[in-house]
Amino acid sequence: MADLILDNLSINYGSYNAVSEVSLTIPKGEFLTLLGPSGCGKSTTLFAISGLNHATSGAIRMGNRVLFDGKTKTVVPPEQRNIGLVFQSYALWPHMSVAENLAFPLKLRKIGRAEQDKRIKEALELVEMAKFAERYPFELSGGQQQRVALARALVYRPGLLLLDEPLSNLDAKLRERARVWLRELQERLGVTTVYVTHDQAEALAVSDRIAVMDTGRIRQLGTPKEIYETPADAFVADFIGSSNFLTGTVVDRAAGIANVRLEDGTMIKANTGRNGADEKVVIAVRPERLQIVGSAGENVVQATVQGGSYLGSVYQYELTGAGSTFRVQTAREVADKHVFVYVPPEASTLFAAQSRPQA
Ligand SMILES: Nc1ncnc2c1ncn2[C@@H]1O[C@H](COP(=O)(O)OP(=O)(O)OP(=O)(O)O)[C@@H](O)[C@H]1O
Repeated sequence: MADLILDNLSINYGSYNAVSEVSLTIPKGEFLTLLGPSGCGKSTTLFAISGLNHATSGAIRMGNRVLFDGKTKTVVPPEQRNIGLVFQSYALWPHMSVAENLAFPLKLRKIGRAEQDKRIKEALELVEMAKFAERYPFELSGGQQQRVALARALVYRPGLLLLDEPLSNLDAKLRERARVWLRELQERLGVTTVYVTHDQAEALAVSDRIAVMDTGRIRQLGTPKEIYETPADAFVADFIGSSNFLTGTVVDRAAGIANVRLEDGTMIKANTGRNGADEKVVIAVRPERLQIVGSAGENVVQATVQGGSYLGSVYQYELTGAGSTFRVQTAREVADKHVFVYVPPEASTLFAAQSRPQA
């Protein structure tokens, strides 16, 4: 059953379209991530779901309830939406203890004292913070404050959880641990969750599905694997993980394989793509899929090593060749200046040259 539906949602600030015609159907219990670069409209979408800002047109439905409908001018106020929201800054009230922070939303909902105590205890146990009930926020670490903020969002048992970059104030190690913990908790509770981040590694690690956004629109919606392995366009290919783009022109194509002439005349076979003959294209290929080989051959580009670095688990080299600049990741150190690089057709995807992201 669909738990949350965004139907053709648009949100304008004056004449500026921050979000344009976004449609999403999120089933019960799903962990869906809105992922995209800064300013693409992720938070604006999330805030419209929570009711903290107003959509301009379209509709938002949760289960059978209409939360917003531009046509009928229905707008349910935030406090009646039964949604838990956690921001990047934990926004705990500094003058209240942990328990008082959690009691606040319960008092607002006129829940009796005994029930309040029971729910506060439960919520703090969920986030493993029961010992800290009497502490004040300044007496907690960033990670602990983030857990309390989450407990405060869960304490009134919301039907939907909205998380806006909740881990971004944590250091890298803690952040990795926190996202595993957060996902486990979400699965245990089965609460439908919309998560906002600009961190693609985080999105790949925690999500059931990812909606990749750019300039207010969804570019692609899919599982982490689909988005990583079959990006819908060059923007997604570049934003998720990293991609090289070799520029060329389609010579011919048949049965899903295109022959592409690169700028130095090298012919490369590449996978799929709707582009026809004479069209300018880019071949997107991930740095870890390119292979340094011993000699020239089919689908091999000649390149010159411009620089390299050791990344801990692999070496990464910047190369120029066939009219493009690209990166190769390899387990072995490369000593030669002039190298041959195999471009596996199955790991190469063709996109229209104009869809290539701007540097
Ligand atoms: N109150 C506002 N008035 C005018 N423009 C706004 C307002 N809030 C956001 N915007 C603009 O709307 C666009 C989308 O903003 P939004 O905060 O949704 O982006 P985001 O994808 O969440 O980015 P970030 O990751 O940086 O938070 C941006 O260009 C932003 O400048």
